[in-house]
Amino acid sequence: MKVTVVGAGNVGATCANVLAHRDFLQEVVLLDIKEGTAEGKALDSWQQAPIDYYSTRISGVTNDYERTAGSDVVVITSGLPRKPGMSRDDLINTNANIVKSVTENISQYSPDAIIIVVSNPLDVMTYCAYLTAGKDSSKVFGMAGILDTARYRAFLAEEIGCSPKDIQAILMGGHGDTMVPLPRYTTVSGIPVTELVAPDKLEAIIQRTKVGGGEIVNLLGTSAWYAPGAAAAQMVEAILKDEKRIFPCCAWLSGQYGLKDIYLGVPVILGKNGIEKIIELQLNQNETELLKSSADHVKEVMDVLDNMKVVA
Ligand SMILES: NC(=O)C1=CN([C@@H]2O[C@H](COP(=O)(O)OP(=O)(O)OC[C@H]3O[C@@H](n4cnc5c(N)ncnc54)[C@H](O)[C@@H]3O)[C@@H](O)[C@H]2O)C=CC1
Ligand SMILES: O=C([O-])CC(=O)C(=O)O
Repeated sequence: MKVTVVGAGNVGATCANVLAHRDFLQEVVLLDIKEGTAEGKALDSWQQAPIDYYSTRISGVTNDYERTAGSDVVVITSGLPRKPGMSRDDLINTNANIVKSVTENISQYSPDAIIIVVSNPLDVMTYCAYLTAGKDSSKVFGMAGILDTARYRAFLAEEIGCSPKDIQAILMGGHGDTMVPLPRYTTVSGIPVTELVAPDKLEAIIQRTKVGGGEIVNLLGTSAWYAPGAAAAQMVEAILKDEKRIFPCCAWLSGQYGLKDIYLGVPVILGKNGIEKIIELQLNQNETELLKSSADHVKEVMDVLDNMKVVA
């Protein structure tokens, strides 16, 4: 099994390194446009193998797509991250062109690969890759929900004073401030979260989750990478081990939740065929309205991409 990670920056290098540590792949190829970056980080990761005991061969290349040929999964992390004061949507002009050209290249050498998009603005860059790749939407989807849910779970674990392992949660909508955490679908080892966390505390955690990416951008001057890289690696593992895991992912909707022709975060089953099923929860009126307004926002930015005519 072979995986290519495009973009050897903070998120891409982390994703490749986490994948190597999981030790179930034969090969991970890291590719970047910047001379030496992918080669250097891959070499460093490979030299970690004897210490951390993994056999996955990790190598790096500068824009040499031939070396990515025959990949089963490609993770696209190439593109600019935001800086303090920016929204993810502000990245659309630069990143759309990058995601388009990368998707063309990987499609040429790995026509059957499943594509996981990470670049921001996430929902719209996933749409960009989908339009460019011209393959079934079950094979082109985005990573955001695992990260956003992980932030929510981490904050809840801190509040409750329990292990983050014991928090199960789902979160929907676009990867931005309009995302929709769902306390009704949040449990702590089976216990409804509302029995353990006071309403005002829960509301504060939901608000902090929605701006969780921005909190890190303000601290670091660039965006997060450890949790995002690990989240993308978790998706790769679920696919290539055919685990049938249920995760929130950015998926193409064709009528589910009353929404159509849009990429949005929803719970899905991930297995060897990519998105094998979109799970439709019975949302109440308030949740439905929040999801609709998140979808409206994503649709506006998708329209911006359409009007840019990046993808013919
Ligand atoms: N979906 C999500 O939840 C998350 C998304 N992101 C997004 O992921 C992207 C990457 O973030 P970082 O790794 O922190 O940025 P970074 O700046 O550390 O790395 C980006 C890398 O992409 C490379 N690159 C640029 N154009 C390229 C091209 N045409 N082909 C190949 N490589 C190219 C750059 O040389 C650089 O090494 C950003 O757009 C960021 O907003 C970041 C965190 C979470
Ligand atoms: O906040 C950003 O720009 C990067 C990102 O998507 C996240 O960390 O959630």
